[in-house]
Amino acid sequence: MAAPKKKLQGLVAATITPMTENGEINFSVIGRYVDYLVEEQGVKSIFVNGTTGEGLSLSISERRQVAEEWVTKGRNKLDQVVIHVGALSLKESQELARHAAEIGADGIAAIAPFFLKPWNKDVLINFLKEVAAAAPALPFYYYHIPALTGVKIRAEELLAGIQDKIPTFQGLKFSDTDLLDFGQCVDQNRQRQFAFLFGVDEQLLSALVMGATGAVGSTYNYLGKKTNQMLEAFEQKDFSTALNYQFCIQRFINFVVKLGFGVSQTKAIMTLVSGIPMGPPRLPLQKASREFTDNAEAKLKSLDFLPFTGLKD
Ligand SMILES: CC(=O)N[C@@H]([C@@H](O)[C@H](O)[C@H](O)CO)[C@@H](O)CC(=O)C(=O)O
Repeated sequence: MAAPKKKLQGLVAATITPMTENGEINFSVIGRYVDYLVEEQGVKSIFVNGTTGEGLSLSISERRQVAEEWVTKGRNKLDQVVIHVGALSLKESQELARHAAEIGADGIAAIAPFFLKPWNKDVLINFLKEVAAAAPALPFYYYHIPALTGVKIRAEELLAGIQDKIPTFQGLKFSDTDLLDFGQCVDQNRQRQFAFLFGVDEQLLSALVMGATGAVGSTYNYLGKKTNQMLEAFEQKDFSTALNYQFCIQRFINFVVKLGFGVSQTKAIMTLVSGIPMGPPRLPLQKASREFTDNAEAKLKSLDFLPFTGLKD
């Protein structure tokens, strides 16, 4: 079994893939991005080429280059770099998994294939097993995101006896609001050896109560510091302070969700807050509107989430 260097815990930023206005990947800002996460947001682990990173919209060659750049720039600065290697083609997933191992990533994750879909948990496990086996020395995480993959197999079902089939299985990235399913995953893991990383940032506090060991999300790119304060309050059993932080974070997410929120808007917000240009998303996504960015900026300021004014200029 692959021994994790260290259990993946705390906040993990689902990284954005920065792009130029021409739609090419902007590798030149990744070093700055790493420093920003560590120094300004207190976030030291990352999840690369996932949903926020538009991993499925990149070519295999681009995914390899992006992974390599994050590993290189994160060396001696980041705790863990997990690479999402999920793809529709098993061969491509395996190639990405092997590559992640070669470049020294700390773990790999995969979503369920979502065009020709696995129809039950055994079929899904067979697929994931082959992906994981391509990087036998790396911890493997299943990325459960049923709303986007359309694969509704409950995570709790999948987990039963999974390490017998996938010896490198190390945990779950759970991007769904079904806390019954999530709770039952934690409950059946009596030896507490797995990482349970929650992926719905606006509901993280509920998942912590349910036993989440960490969280992977898009908002930790720019609300990492605030969310870390919530984690600290939770850790100290100061639940009312933790709840205040969660409500504050929810006020922002609720506001942007009503305006229309996704990867494009995440890129715009991160550009605004960090001052690092994230560029437009790749088609079929469309760049966030100016109106969205102005409204988001006003909200961030009103919530005191934007300490430095004038960054945008
Ligand atoms: C559907 C989606 O993009 N969910 C985000 C959340 O962080 C989400 O942006 C946040 O909870 C706001 O709704 C993450 O779960 C995705 C993620 O971790 C990834 O980029 O791989």
